[in-house]
Amino acid sequence: MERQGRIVAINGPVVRARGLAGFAMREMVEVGPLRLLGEVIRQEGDEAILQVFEDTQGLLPGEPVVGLGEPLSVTLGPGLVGAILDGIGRPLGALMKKSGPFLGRGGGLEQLDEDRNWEIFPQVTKGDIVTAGTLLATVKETPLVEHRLLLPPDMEGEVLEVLPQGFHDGRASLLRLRDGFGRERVLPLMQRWPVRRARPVRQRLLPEEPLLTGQRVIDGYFPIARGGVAAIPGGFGTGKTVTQHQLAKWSDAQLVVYIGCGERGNEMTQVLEEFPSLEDPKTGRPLMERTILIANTSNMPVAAREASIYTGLTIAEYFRDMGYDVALMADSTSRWAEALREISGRLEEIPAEEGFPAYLPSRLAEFYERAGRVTTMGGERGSVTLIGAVSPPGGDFTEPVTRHTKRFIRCFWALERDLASARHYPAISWMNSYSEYAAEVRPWFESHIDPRWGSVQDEVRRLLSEDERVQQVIQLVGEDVLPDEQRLVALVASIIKIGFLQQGAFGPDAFCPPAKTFAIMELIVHFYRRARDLVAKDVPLRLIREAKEVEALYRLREISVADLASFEEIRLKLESRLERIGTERLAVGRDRR
Ligand SMILES: Nc1ncnc2c1ncn2[C@@H]1O[C@H](COP(=O)(O)OP(=O)(O)OP(=O)(O)O)[C@@H](O)[C@H]1O
Repeated sequence: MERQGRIVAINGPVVRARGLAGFAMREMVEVGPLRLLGEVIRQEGDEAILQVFEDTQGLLPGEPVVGLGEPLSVTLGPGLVGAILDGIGRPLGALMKKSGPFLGRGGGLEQLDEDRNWEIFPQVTKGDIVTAGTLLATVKETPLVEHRLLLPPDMEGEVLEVLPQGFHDGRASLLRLRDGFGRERVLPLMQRWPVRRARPVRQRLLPEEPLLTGQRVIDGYFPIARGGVAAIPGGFGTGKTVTQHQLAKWSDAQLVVYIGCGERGNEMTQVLEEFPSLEDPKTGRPLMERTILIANTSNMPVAAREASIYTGLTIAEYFRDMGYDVALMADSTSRWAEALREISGRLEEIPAEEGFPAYLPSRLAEFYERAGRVTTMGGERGSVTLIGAVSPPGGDFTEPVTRHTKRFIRCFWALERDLASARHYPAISWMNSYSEYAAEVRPWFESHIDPRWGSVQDEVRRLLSEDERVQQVIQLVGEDVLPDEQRLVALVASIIKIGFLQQGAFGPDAFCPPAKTFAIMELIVHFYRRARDLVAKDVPLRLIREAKEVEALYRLREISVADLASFEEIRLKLESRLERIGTERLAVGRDRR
């Protein structure tokens, strides 16, 4: 029998209904004659409060509310990769086909195109014993992604029948099995999973491997681990979106889930236009063949925005379980927190800081906790790396969302207004950012890129922090009164900032492999050490600074990736120039004596 209640009151996305005593907390419902989707978020006896994921305009008291018998869930299966979904996992393409460019409302929950045929390659046969995570079949979903159909976490048993090799549509049943209690169970090709429940894993692993991003300031200075958690906070227009796009394009994750969460429509349009035209740098294929976009712009309903984060996470975990490294970008978590605030306000909850609900920190924690590098139920290695943009109003990093986010992330790439204004991009502050993964991933870089990785990086860090002190003195008394050793620090720091940390997102320098990142760092540090020796022997810094070989250090990043050998050439020229400066100067010194 259909379980049905009636609407009593409507307040924006929040609806009060009666006759819902038998409904479960967080159960999905269809509201009104248009069958708008919603979920139960509070229960008070026979009455319940619902949040509706679609525009509630025109809804009337007395209209029906029907229970769907499951919590908010997303359909998982072939067809996800390359899709553009709304906040609750419905493909926008299909919605547009149904209602035109001005998306209509309602119509219940239709996720993934069930009419599409997929070529299925079964990996088990009749009589096999299968457990959670067992690989059942594969589908070549896109040229870049093999979709692995696994047994869900709550099933096990003996295979009675499996879909034969060949083309099948999304309504097919993949498998029939007999479980431990002798019951027959049927597994559909398309599975469903409640978005607010983390998918189980066998074991969590330490974050020892870096997620290479091709961005020097990240890989070389504030690295992130596979399965790590990072935040990109920054005021208006400081480059959060561009940085997220860079990571989506260039990081060496096999799959990217990009959640445009509450951003302006035109920014999302840019993503929707740009991503399908981008090429995957490794394969030359369209980047969309390994990307899933979730679009929930600022003019879409707030409840769907709140849900979009979980929809994205669940999809990311699903692909992680197949043994993939997945990177999830959320732009921006502040807009998500604002959705929480709006719904909480309509529920008349007692607000905490700046109107945000008291549970803001726990919701942020729940989100970031779902990241990690794991052994999956099927025994594979996979990871979900979470990178959330934060847009603090006025660029104030002490506001609640930034402050609480800092408690749960381990990598903080702070975008600074002054740097962005000076067109120093990416505007990631080298003083206010940090990465707690630097020590954990160092052994990886030392064994895969260069054994000197850590020591060179330490020297760069030391130089930049010493430069901070030198700059304070320069501001007070000017550069002229400083001893040459300190002016050398300022010179090398400026080479590091311009030649190493700056990296344009548009152009040939957009991607920098770690070998080049190291080569640049190392050559600058090498120069510093040689120049320091000369300065210690009273060679004036002026002579060193004016050398064109030193000027060339500012432009190391222009060297093409294919031409890394020319770093050696530059080193030799620099060496011989410094050698000459040294010997000439010492000779002058002797003559004077
Ligand atoms: N790495 C980069 N290379 C070149 N230009 C950049 C880079 N990062 C940012 N920019 C420039 O800064 C502008 C603003 O960046 P972006 O839109 O990412 O800011 P935002 O912080 O996301 O802004 P909003 O607060 O509006 O969402 C870009 O249009 C671009 O011109």
